[in-house]
Amino acid sequence: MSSDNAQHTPMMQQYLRIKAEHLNELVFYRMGDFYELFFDDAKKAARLLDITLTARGKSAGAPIAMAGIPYHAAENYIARLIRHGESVVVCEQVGEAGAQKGPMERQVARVVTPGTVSDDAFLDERRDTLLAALVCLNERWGLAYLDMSSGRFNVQELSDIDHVLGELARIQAAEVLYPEDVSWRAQLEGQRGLRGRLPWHFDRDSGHRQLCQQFGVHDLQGFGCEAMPSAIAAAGALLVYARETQRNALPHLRGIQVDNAKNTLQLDAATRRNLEITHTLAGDTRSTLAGILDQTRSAMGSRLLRRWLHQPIRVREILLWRQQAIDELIADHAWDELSQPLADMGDGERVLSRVALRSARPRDLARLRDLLALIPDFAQWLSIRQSTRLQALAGNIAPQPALADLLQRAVVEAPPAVLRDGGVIADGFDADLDELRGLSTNAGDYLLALEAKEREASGIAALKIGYNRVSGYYFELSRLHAEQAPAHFIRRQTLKNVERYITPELKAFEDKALSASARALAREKQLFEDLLDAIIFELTPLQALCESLAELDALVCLAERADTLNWAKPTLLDEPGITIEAGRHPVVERLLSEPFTANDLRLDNEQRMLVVTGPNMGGKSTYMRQTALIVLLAHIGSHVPASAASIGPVDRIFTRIGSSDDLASGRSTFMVEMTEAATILHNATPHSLVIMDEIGRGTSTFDGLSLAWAAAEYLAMQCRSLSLFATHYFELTALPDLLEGVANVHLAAAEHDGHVVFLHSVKPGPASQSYGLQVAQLAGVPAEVISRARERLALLESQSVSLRYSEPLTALATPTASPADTPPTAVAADTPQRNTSRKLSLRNDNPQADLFATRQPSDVELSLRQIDPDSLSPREALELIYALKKQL
Ligand SMILES: Nc1ncnc2c1ncn2[C@@H]1O[C@H](COP(=O)(O)OP(=O)(O)OP(=O)(O)O)[C@@H](O)[C@H]1O
Repeated sequence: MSSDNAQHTPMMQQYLRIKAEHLNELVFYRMGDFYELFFDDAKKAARLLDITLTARGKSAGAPIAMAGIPYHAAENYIARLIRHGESVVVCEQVGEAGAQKGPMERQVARVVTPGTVSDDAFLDERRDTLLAALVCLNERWGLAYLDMSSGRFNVQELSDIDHVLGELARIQAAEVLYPEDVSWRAQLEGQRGLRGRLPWHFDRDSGHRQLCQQFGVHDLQGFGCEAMPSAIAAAGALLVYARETQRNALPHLRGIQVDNAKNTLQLDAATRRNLEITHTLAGDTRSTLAGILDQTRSAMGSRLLRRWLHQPIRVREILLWRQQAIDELIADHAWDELSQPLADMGDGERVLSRVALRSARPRDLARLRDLLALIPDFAQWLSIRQSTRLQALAGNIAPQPALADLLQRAVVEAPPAVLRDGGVIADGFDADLDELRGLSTNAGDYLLALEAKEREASGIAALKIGYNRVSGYYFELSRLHAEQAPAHFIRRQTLKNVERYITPELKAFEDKALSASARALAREKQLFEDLLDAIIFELTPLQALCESLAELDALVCLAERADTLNWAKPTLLDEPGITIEAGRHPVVERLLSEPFTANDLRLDNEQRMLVVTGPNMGGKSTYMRQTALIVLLAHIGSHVPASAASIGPVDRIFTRIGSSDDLASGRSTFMVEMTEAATILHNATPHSLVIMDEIGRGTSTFDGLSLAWAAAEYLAMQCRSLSLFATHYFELTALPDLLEGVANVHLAAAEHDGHVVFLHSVKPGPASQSYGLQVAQLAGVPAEVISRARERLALLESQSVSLRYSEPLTALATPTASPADTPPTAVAADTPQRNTSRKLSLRNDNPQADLFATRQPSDVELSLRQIDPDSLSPREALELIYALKKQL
């Protein structure tokens, strides 16, 4: 398109002026009954919406690409574009046609963006839709995020990009604003809804001003973020954008909350994915923790529960309050009584935000009315509760008699979807409205009387009154009777068989009736606005009411789940450690048709790391993930799938599970695996729960084995984290003999008629066999391939045994143990025949393998160990060096 405006038609010039202000949005430009999109917008919309792209006319010598959308179907198309992450600017005609020279005046009526929508049609009912802003000032990251449909506004400062990415993965914002000139943009690759903004939008001082103005305060001290420049800069940029898109006051944004990482159990992005909290790795939502747990009855309860799951907390007091509330709700199935009222209460939170943004529809008011009508029953029920948290909720779930009564009287039982045609305000609410309505509805009686009067006077029985939109009211006579028309009848229209007339009396009535209905509509709109004002006046207590109802719903849901699924209340300990009796995987358990085998687990300072071995498909991943999920559930205050559990403080859960290529960022499987491992090794603390599944698998055997070994050693001895380390490298089962605090467990399996049978039970000690070929057979690998593999295996085993070794693996890896006194615990109890030769053959193929066999200290090392350097004279030291050198 040409940039020289003068070459374009006046209408195109107007369009281009508006478009220049909205380069990143799709401009819907109203022309009669259509919204038109032009140029690149048209091409993009045609592609995304599968609508026809046309080229009509020319502007500045070039054809104009164009795509049109009928105005009455626009909402549907806008919703689809928003789901694609696009933003839409709706531009309406505001002038009268022909009122001025040149094109009709047009103005931007609204801006719809994925992160700021509040209309139900664009929102996912059970998910928060968030707008985020990110900035980095002086090496501190500031992250702000806002839920426009509830007014929740949060900020935090973070020290590194890994944390930032973890938080972005948690909040899953629909749009993320960032200063467009930054070099770190590339690190956000893969994040949806990225939107570059002018750098000065992220100025700390103007951000501070904007925030203070919004909340009506002098400084941000009261919110605890006065001394957080990066957070303020991000929040300020976010607020400017929110105002720009809403084109309205945002009265429901009343404050900002600081997220404190110390209070929450940290989950990095990979862990959130791996634990399949709300989405499986394949993208499904049903077979997830949330899928099993979420039996909330309201959408706002569901959204809160998901927030809890993604942000588990470490504050003991809050967890204990929730536990106590759940206990009370479980007693006598109290949760059951609340199920129905909770289901009936609707999504008050979102209704309130639309009221605040003045975009509420008639049915929103009816929903709020119905919600308020339920409150007295909730309040009564809560008034006799004992637990601290339920009592606190009772404080907010208080009836609002005045507002409830107002809405009850004002709004008809089932209002229409839109206010446009009226019929929203109930009869009897407003005397003026009743009178105006009376004039138009009483029209029927009046007209019947007038018709009867004229019939009688003229003596024409067939005389009748009719109405149409073009001519208004008229008397109608057939052609036959036209000649007898009374003198005061004025002819208005002649049709084929009839003549139509008006009379001064009919005309006067028409003027009054028609203007009455227009005035009634205007009055109704005014009353609707007044109702919005009345609700906005009570916004703060109403928001608190809805928040508390959502929490009640979430707690009732956790109580129901605990009761129905037979979960146990975890004991929260002060000492680090995790003990689980008969733990189950909440999701796998529900999906299986056969019974799930429950397993125990103990991790504490004496037994910090479990090396988990066992055949493929044996249940290693399930066992490890269930441990993480149980810890996570305990940190939202929930009961857990186990017969008992005691859980000490946990600061982070780390997982390194499975292997997936991160094609979006161009990193290979191995690279992803190592990046995740690096994050863990750098950050894990003695309070962290670490789950490592088959680390090192993505590279050559020796490299992989070495890395796995070193990582396990580092985790156990340096990080001293509570760790589960699953591996197919049997060499690692020697670790417990070398390092304190490490133990072996394995998933039991047995062989039956040449087939492997998985027992799924966790036993002490290492696994005995990998059953790799049997599992491959189960998976349907052709018999020919399996039998050839058997031959190769036999060959490898015989070669390695006869040519190289005759002693068992444990002897090699355990410096103090001779082949004869290999500890019996190292051999699986259920399968005493330890098949180690295949692994042994690896050892001598390559010098790297000696890595694991040279743990025995040399004579030189032993001598050095006995020396006290401080007690040696320089001469003695020199002699010692000569002596040591001789020993080499
Ligand atoms: N405790 C259990 N009780 C019953 N079935 C189980 C149990 N644990 C796992 N399973 C079943 O075994 C299947 C495989 O489990 P899992 O993926 O945990 O094995 P794995 O040892 O990690 O396998 P691989 O080494 O191949 O990754 C699960 O999908 C489930 O069907």
